[in-house]
Amino acid sequence: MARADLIKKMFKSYATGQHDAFMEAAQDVILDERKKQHVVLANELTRLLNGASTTRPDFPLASLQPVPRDPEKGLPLFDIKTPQKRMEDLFTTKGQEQALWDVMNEFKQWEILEMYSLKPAQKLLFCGPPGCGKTITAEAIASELGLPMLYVRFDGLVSSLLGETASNLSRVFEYVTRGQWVVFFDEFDAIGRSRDDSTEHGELKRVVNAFLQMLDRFEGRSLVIAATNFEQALDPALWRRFDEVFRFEKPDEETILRLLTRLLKRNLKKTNILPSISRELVGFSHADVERICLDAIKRTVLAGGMYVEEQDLIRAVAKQRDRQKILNFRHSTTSPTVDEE
Ligand SMILES: Nc1ncnc2c1ncn2[C@@H]1O[C@H](COP(=O)(O)OP(=O)(O)OP(=O)(O)O)[C@@H](O)[C@H]1O
Repeated sequence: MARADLIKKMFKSYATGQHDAFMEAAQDVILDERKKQHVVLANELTRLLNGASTTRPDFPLASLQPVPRDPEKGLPLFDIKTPQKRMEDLFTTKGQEQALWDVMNEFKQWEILEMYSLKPAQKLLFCGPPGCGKTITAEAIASELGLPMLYVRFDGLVSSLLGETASNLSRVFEYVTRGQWVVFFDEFDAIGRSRDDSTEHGELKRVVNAFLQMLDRFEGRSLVIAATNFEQALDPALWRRFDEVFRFEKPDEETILRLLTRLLKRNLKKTNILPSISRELVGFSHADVERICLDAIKRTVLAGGMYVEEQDLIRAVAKQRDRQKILNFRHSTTSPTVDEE
């Protein structure tokens, strides 16, 4: 087939959401490049296509619309991401995993529920300490549902201009209703902070009210997830708006051991130090444990070694402890304020 025809076929299948036809046309383009001896380009296209096919994208037409920006700062109000993580990448409890699959199954069987005048859980609240998987769980849900992730940026959303934050929120919701997404509001407490908060000023009240109304009126076919590290600061009226609340806890000793084993599986010399290190790391987040492993692996690589030695791991744990002390000190001397967040 001539090149122009191939490109037209690709565009047509993309625009009409025909995933198989799109893949076939894309593979024909790659074959065409190979025939022309454009090996580097053909390999690069194959790599991109394989990356795309594992996440089963839905090709929502709304992604062709430009991302709205904050009129004052010019920053985009959100990022659109192709999710990479899967449920199998998560370390979570059996109960939590089942509850997450229940939500996804409801979502996938929307039409059946609708026949009985029921609706799937569509608004989720994720709470818990930082680094315990709120963001990657949202990402895993998006890839299991085959949906792109719309990651709402608070630096873009919160405006210093009166009334503009609420307008930005409405721009986000307007965009969301034009497609199907997993919409992730990170650091949600930045706008969901209690209206009774003594540090609060009038503008924040307006923003919370606007958000409540938008959540109530939300009609789209997307899954909305809001995440917060400060659930105690959330306005009580907001809690009721969510269909399900998930709490993300720091990993227990057994989970830490499984995390360490997975993260170091190819790099660790045979050792029986992991159970005692796991015991020592109770109280650390998943992200902390990951940082310790990466730190130990980096030291090993830079020292020209093949395997992480016990002392590399012990040193990385000590370094993380020091880091934690600095963070704890910072937290004890600063209390979060609206302006700061
Ligand atoms: N439950 C988990 N299972 C596997 N890896 C995890 C888990 N939680 C965190 N991690 C690792 O830590 C990193 C940070 O996690 P994540 O961004 O999901 O945390 P978070 O709870 O959203 O934190 P924050 O509140 O700071 O945004 C992830 O990229 C992942 O590598």
